[in-house]
Amino acid sequence: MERKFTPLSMKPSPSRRDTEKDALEFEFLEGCKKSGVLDIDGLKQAVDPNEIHIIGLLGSGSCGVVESAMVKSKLMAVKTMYKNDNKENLKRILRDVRIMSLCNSPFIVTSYGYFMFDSSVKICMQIMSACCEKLLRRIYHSKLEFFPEYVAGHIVYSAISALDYLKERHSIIHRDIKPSNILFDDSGNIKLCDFGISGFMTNSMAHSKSEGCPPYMAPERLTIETNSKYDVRSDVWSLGITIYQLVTGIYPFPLNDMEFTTLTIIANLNLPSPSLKGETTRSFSPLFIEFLDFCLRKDVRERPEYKQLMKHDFFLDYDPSRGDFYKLKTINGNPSHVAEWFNSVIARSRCEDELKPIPNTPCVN
Ligand SMILES: Nc1ncnc2c1ncn2[C@@H]1O[C@H](COP(=O)(O)OP(=O)(O)OP(=O)(O)O)[C@@H](O)[C@H]1O
Repeated sequence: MERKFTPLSMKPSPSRRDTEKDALEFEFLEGCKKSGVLDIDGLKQAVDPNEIHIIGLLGSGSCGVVESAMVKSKLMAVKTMYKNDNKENLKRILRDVRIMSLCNSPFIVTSYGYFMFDSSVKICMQIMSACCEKLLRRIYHSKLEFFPEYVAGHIVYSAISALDYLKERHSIIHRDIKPSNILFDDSGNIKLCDFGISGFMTNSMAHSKSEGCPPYMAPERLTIETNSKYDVRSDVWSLGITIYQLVTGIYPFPLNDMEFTTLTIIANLNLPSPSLKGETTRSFSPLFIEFLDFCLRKDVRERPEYKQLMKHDFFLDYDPSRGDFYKLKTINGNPSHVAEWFNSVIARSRCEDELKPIPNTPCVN
């Protein structure tokens, strides 16, 4: 008896292929074509991996380690991420590489290029001096005063400028704003890093529910149904929580062993938002208090987008094109230059202190 012909597409496949994983593997192979070509100070050059001379550890995260290194006589930060069989791991690595390569903003860490190997990827980037998380720990353990308002103002200006750039130029939402992803350099520049869980938006909306650091996630991201959408205002909330923590030294929600309880308190719209209004230990300007209250509106429909925040007088006060506030203004007779503040904290606090945790603060790395 003749066997019935089955077209190829109808034949059962020996093992069902994961098309998304195939696409990621393809993207990885495509990315390999530009592996090892670094753009250092405007000069594109092929670099051998043996020319990466590691100096020391700068930090580590869930995805890998960041080390200082000398490459072709240039000091840089090299982030090594290890590849495994997990699809989410590969997605995260490729997103970080792709977004860092796309970005060109003074408020985002510059990428010089990357290396792709079978089991790891290295991103070479501009080296910064410390992240806000490390500064917080040093300040706490050395009993110094927490971030002054004018430093917070400069962070707000830099972070919102970076986030607005990502949205307007590339339709990207960061999704992981927290103290460890905001970096300082010795000159007082403040830049965002870590795009591993950033997302490309469709019609200014993002989907994926599971990604991000829960203690900094906006209420709408903690409550959404599978497949429902959110927008950049969720990053406005995360920035608000970060700034609150930097200036008070305290994460604003009770943290206990049960993360679930903390997240329920954040997500409950009937419970009040954190506010600097009730802060008794330090005084803040009414403009700053109002700005932070806007960022921390629990109901996303009442929370402003970047363009609205960029019109607020607190934001405008830190716009260098409108008078270079942070360089010129003095507070109590002292120049409020961010670099001076940053360098004085580093000089007055101990490096080992940045390794010790702070009580009641989310441990995010
Ligand atoms: N360009 C840089 N210069 C100096 N230090 C850096 C740089 N990039 C990252 N770091 C340090 O390394 C730490 C970890 O980096 P990063 O957040 O990119 O890693 P990750 O594995 O993606 O982390 P996470 O688990 O927070 O998502 C940062 O918090 C910071 O302290």
